[in-house]
Amino acid sequence: MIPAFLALNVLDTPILFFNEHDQLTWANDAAHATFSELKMGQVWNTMPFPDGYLYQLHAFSHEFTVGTLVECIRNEDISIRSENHVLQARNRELERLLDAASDELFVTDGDGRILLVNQSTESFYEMKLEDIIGRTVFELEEQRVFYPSVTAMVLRERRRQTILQKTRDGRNLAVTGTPVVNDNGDIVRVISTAIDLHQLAFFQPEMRQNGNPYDFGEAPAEAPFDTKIIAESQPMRDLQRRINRLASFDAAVLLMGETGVGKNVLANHIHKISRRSSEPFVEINCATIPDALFESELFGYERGAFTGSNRSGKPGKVEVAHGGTLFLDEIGEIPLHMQSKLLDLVQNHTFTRVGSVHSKTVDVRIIAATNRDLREMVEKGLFRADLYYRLDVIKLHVPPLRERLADIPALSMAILSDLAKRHRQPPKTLHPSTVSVLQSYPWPGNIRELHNVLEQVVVWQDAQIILPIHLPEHVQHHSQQPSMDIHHPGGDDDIRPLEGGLSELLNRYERQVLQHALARWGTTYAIAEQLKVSQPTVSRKLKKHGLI
Ligand SMILES: Nc1ncnc2c1ncn2[C@@H]1O[C@H](COP(=O)(O)OP(=O)(O)OP(=O)(O)O)[C@@H](O)[C@H]1O
Repeated sequence: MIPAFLALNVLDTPILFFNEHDQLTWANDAAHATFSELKMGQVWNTMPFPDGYLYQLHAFSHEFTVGTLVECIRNEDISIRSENHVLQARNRELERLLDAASDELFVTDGDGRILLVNQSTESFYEMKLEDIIGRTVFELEEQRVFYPSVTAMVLRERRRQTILQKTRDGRNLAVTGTPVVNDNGDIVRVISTAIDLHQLAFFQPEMRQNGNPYDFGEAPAEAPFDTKIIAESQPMRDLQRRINRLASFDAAVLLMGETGVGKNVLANHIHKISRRSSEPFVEINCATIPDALFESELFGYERGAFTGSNRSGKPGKVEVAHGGTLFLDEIGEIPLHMQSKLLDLVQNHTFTRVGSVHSKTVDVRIIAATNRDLREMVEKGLFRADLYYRLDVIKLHVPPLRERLADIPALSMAILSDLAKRHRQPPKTLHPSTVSVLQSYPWPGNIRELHNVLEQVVVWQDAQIILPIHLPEHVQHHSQQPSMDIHHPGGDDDIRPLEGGLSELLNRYERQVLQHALARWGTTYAIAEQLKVSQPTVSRKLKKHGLI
């Protein structure tokens, strides 16, 4: 018989071969074992095919051999086979979908060992898939295939993380890692996705339209991330949900929150997602307009309304905002005498230009913002109660940054990429330990302060990866991170080391130093840099002390 057929002997499934005259000419070992009385030459329709099988026929033609292969599948195997087929088809479909994605997808187990990656990963890290699967993220991080590892960070922090990551060939990736836990709460998988920021820059026009936070194009000075709100934390997600819901309504909105939390950015965002988005968004900062000019700034003036005024008159901000949104920032600072006029506008959508006797109607949506307690101002007689209740239809409290720690990595990442663009430098990356330091600082100035701190780092520090020591001192020192002030072994609080002599003392001291260094700087490369020894030395000593 032809040798190719012999391979069929390894199968458990009985296989019979009938030639072009329908005569049995070959059977595999499983067929001989299953059907005891097989007679070669027997014609197909005289064969006693037993019950309990499904006979599947395959036309066969190879060189001079033509005929039919009969596969005898036991009935009980059929359902398993069909389930397998379905599963295999699903797997293939899933693999095709994953490979079709241009973003990287990376799955590890709870020890950081890589289980699955999609095709894009090859080009992201310039490595063959087979060289990636089975390795740990710690090894790849150490070899600087990418740095830092988001998976390592997720395993350490036990929650979703977003960071800027650098690859060996200098790419900048925005990476998000998400933990998957089992019923006991153990992390069993970490799923990471990465986007190449350069590719995003390429798609910049579409991103602008669709509101992408990683926009690399020219951005307005004060609101770089104006179209998408970073909302990784629960309080911000809740706020975002409410904002999305109210966007389609025209009701007045009052944004309350500490200074620098992003009220301005949110007001802009509400406008952008509302039906008024193609109309003007006009902002008035009530704290910066002198009292005397308030009315004319807001409502405009008629021709010859006052000496030196424009002869043809001038429309105020309210008129300019017609059809769009009027944003009254720092509404708590509005002078009392203006509040009644504002009430007309909020209540009836009417206003009167300075020097005119005719009121005009305007179609604007009003968003107001303040960091003051308006209710208390009402009680003290500093703010009109009727205006307060008119503005207070939909009140949104914007949480301070210290209550939305989960936003800090993504915010920092977005701010760093924006700063890089402005200062024409490659974006810097935050080391995981720096993220922890940033998350333990109370941020009295909120996002504005975070922005300032990161800008100082970008301007003053050359390092590409921002370590805690690169942060301004007051931020570093406030942190709860372990410090490098090592307890002196053998001090008053430690009497045991004397038993082991000097070498034991030094050994313990070395372990303490390395333990703190690991907690603070996270990788052997960073520790080596800080402790001024080689990276292999750090690696060896960490192993010796059982720290890695
Ligand atoms: N979601 C965000 N993503 C990125 N940057 C943000 C975000 N929210 C605010 N910022 C930045 O933080 C800074 C302060 O934001 P914003 O001016 O909106 O705060 P605010 O609450 O209006 O402050 P104030 O009460 O002092 O006017 C700005 O530089 C802004 O670009």
